Amino acid sequence: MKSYLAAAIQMTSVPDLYKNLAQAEELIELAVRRGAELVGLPENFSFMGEEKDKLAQVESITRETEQFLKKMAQRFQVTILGGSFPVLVEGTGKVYNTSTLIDLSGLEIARYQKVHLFDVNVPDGNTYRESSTVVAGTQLPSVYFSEELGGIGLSVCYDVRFPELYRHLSNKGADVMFIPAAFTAFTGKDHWQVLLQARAIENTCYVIAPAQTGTNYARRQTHGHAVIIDPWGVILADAGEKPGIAIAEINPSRLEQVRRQMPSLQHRVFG
Ligand SMILES: O=C(O)CNC(=O)[C@H](CS)NC(=O)CCC(=O)C(=O)O
Repeated sequence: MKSYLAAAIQMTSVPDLYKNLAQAEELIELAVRRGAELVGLPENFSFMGEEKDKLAQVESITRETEQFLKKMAQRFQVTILGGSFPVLVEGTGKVYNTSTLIDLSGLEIARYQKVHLFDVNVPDGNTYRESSTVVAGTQLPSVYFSEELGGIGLSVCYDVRFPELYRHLSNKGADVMFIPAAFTAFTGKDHWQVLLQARAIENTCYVIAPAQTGTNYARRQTHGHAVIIDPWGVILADAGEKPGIAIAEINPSRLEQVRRQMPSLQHRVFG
């Protein structure tokens, strides 16, 4: 593993596929121009909208998003996480909330289907029933090992509240954990940063958390603050509240140093 720059993209995705892909392209280009070799896009980066609108267009969303990710990776010679996008599950009328990692040659090297679905009545009066259109994945995410970028683990948004998933990733050798999100503004203000820092600290791993921000559609407000966090829990970069990028160095000697200073992974008793 070498030292390199990673970027977490922050955007306001709306109910318009091509508009979102254009916004994503601009931000990927910005990240690459600043030297990023690993770039992450947020949850549902290619389409945020009413569930019925998403389902009505799902086949074109999936096709165009997969093509787009391959094209970007090849054109900019960068490894890209397609934070998440919907993929139809045959015979159910529902989708998997899917995250994919694409390498420089445009090849898909990892795929994860979101396991924990956000079925929550948020105290601000908004109700989320992700399971009404999404089928829960049943497989723990795998870790992809890159000679240059290290062990990369996948997850999505609400997963961040389930530390056992990240313990699994760290048991499998993850150095860097992706947590792309569309966190609600209401839960985000109190929970987002704390949860992300906890996952980084307890697993002594880098966390890359691309995010949705602002008003996506109707009453859907997302929290923003795409961040990159180091294995000590320090926030290295924060994209704030506007569309943009958080960019920071992923450094194997820092990783080693923190794991030496705080060897908690070696003191695990219950797994
Ligand atoms: O709605 C869309 O279009 C995109 N998908 C999402 O926003 C997903 C599922 S509804 N959001 C979350 O998981 C938020 C979790 C969260 O906010 C928390 O854990 O507090």
